[in-house]
Amino acid sequence: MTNTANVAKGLEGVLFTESKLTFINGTEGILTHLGIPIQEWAEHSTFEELSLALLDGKLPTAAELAAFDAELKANRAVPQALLDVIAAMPRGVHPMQALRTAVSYLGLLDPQAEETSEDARRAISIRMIAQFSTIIAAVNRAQEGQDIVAPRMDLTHAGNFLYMLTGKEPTEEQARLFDIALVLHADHGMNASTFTAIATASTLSDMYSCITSAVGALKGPLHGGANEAVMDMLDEVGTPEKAEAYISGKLDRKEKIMGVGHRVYKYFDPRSRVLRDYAELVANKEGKSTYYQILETIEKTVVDRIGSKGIYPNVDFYSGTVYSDLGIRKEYFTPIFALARISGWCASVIEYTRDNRLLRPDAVYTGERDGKYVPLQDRQ
Ligand SMILES: CC(=O)SCCNC(=O)CCNC(=O)[C@H](O)C(C)(C)COP(=O)(O)OP(=O)(O)OC[C@H]1O[C@@H](n2cnc3c(N)ncnc32)[C@H](O)[C@@H]1OP(=O)(O)O
Ligand SMILES: O=C([O-])CC(=O)C(=O)O
Repeated sequence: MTNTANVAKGLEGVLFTESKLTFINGTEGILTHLGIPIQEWAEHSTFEELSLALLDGKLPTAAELAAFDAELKANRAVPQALLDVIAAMPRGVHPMQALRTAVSYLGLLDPQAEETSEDARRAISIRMIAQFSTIIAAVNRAQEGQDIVAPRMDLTHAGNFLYMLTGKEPTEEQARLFDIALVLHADHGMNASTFTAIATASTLSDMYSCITSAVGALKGPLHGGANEAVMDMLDEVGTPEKAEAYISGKLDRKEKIMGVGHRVYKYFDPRSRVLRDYAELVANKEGKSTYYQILETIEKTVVDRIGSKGIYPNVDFYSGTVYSDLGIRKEYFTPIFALARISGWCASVIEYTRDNRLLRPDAVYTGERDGKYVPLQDRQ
């Protein structure tokens, strides 16, 4: 007889490390980085500042931030050999597959790749934070059969990404809106992809291996891939009038609704509130998009029907409509999540490896105990 009563399925509630970076209170919908509420980061800060704050575990001085910004800019360009690989990727691949391959390849080109001291991990982190943007934009351009756009040094991280992605300089308002989205996604405690990065790091593996595995974990539709899946759902619903019946039908059939529910939040994810406010701002200026109207109805139907179970919109619910308003295709929504989360992954790996211990959980064995090896020719 085996006892599975003590199995923490999905590692729910398991505390495996200490961290000073991010705090989440899932019942009240509170998220802070370094003790500062996410709403304040979104309103006052930038992706560059939050990235440095996460790496250093403190708010930077103006001089530190200026130096970090200059370092990011100096590292924006990626080696031509990587651009050649991106250009040679088969057409029609998912950009998350392309990103995973590109990060891994970038490691082949970095002479420091195998170094695992804290200084080396930090230097590689800064390069990756800078270069994710260039890689993702280059993948988009190459996949669209367009020329790859070189980075500009006079634009912010967010503004430069939109410029490299589209070939057009964004307005200040667009760049700032995108910057806020990056801030909202930069870190989130021990989520599946950060945990994956840390699990890889715990073997004392290198930064490129950690981040390559994290990209793979983020890709799935139960995690970062949900933002694209939400857009698929909106396309399937089609019109706002059909939304309520569509969701009710799914819930009756016990199917999951994408962009709602969360392992930790049992109330509104605060990031989804900030994103909804921005989506509403755009809607008030330019008229409500069909996507936004469908989301409003889905949110109401979900909260009415399963809110009592703790199912509310998560960060992936409204992000896609914000990106879509910026003219970004849905396949790039999850890569954009990675573009932001790279900071959280790197900061978490650095924090964990300061006091490293190999991550190695266990399983309750429920298989055969007295197995006999039967020769191949004697098996039925
Ligand atoms: C950035 C991020 O990663 S945020 C999360 C992004 N993922 C999604 O949006 C995908 C949709 N959501 C989900 O699949 C889940 O809510 C997860 C994976 C995020 C969390 O899952 P878990 O913590 O394992 O919750 P679990 O799957 O055990 O669900 C608990 C209950 O809520 C229900 N539930 C959870 N999520 C949903 C959902 N999206 N739609 C409908 N019901 C749901 C489950 O059916 C289950 O009901 P039951 O107790 O009656 O069987
Ligand atoms: O924390 C999680 O499990 C998922 C999430 O919201 C994130 O990674 O941003």
